[in-house]
Amino acid sequence: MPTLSPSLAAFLAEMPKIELHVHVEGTLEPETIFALAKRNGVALPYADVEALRAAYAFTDLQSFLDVYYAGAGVLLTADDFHDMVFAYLERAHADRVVRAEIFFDPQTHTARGVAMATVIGGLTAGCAAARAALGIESVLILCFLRHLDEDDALATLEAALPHREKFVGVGLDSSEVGHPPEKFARVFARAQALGLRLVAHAGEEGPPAYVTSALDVLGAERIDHGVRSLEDPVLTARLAAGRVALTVCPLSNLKLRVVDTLADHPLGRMLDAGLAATINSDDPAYFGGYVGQNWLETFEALGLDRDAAIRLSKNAIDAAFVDAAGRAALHAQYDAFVAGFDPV
Ligand SMILES: Nc1ncnc2[nH]cnc12
Ligand SMILES: [Zn+2]
Repeated sequence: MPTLSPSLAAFLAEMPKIELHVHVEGTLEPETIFALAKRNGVALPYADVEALRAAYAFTDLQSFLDVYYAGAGVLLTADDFHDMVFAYLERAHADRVVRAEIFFDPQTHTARGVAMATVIGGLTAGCAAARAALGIESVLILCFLRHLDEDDALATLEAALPHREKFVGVGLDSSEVGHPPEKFARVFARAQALGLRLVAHAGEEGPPAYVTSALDVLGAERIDHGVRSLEDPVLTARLAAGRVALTVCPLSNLKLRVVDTLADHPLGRMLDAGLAATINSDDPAYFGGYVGQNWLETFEALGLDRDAAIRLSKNAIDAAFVDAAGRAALHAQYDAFVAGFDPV
C-alpha cells in the first residue's frame, strides 16, 4: 500500500470537514455501552468489553445490525442521549469536523418504551452543548428502520412532530435487501409535505435499482452509500449530471464486506465518473475509525491526491443542508484553509 506523503497526511488531518453520514447509535464505544448498561441496570448479552469487541467480526450488514441494536439497548434517559452525541461531537471536533448532520433511529428506542421526547430532547441538548463548548455545528436527521413496516414509520413521524424544529430531515436505514424504497413512499411524501429534507440509504448492499427508486419514488436529495450505482451506467450519468451527493463510508464498506480490501473501493472510480461523492464514517465505534481515519486510510489505499481531497470536501459543502449564506461561509473557510496550508 502506498504511504501518504507527510504533506498530504497533514492536509487531510487538518482540513475542515463536514460529516454527512454518521449514525449516533453507531458512535457508542464498547466501554460506553458497558458503562451505560451499569448506570441503567440493563443486562447485555456479552460478558465484558472484550467479548463485545470480539463480536465486531461482521460478515455483512445484518450481522452488524444485530450487534448495533443490542448496543443501543443501553440508552434510556435524556442524559444518555446527550452524553452519546456530545462524545461523538467532541471526537469529531478533534478530527476538524466543523459540521455534522447526524442520523438517529428513534424506533430502536421507542420500541423499548423510551419516549420520543427523551430521545430528541437529549440529542438536541447534547448538540447545543457541543456547539457552545466547541463551536461545532450539528443537525439531526430522523431515520426510519426499513425492516419495519411503513405504518410504524408513519406513526414515528407523527410522534416526532411535536419536536419538528429539532430535526432537519428524514432518512431510511437498516436492512436494505428485500426492503426497497417503494415500501416507504407514503411516509417520505408526508415528510416532504412537512418541509423536511430527504435522504435514504441505497446501493450499499442493495442493487442500483434501489438508488433509482430512492430518487424517483422517495425524492431523496442525497443517497447514503450508493457505492453500487456504478453498476448502472444510466444511473451513474444521471447522478453525475444532477450532482446528487453520495455519502460514501469506506471503512464501513470494508468492515461489512461490501469490498474485500480498501484498494478495491470504488471511491476513485466514482470521482472519475463525475459523481458527487463525499467521505463519512457511518458507525465509527464499530468500523475501526472516525471520519479522519476514513480520509487517511482511503487516500492511502487508493493513492488519491490533494485535488481529490478538495473535490470531496467541496462536494460535502455543496450537499450540506445549509442556506446559501451558510454554504458560502463553509466554502470560504475551506478555501482559506487551502490557501493558508503550509506544507510540512
Ligand atoms: N451502514 C448502515 N446501513 C444501513 N443501516 C444502518 N444503520 C446503521 N448503520 C447502517
Ligand atoms: Zn449508514
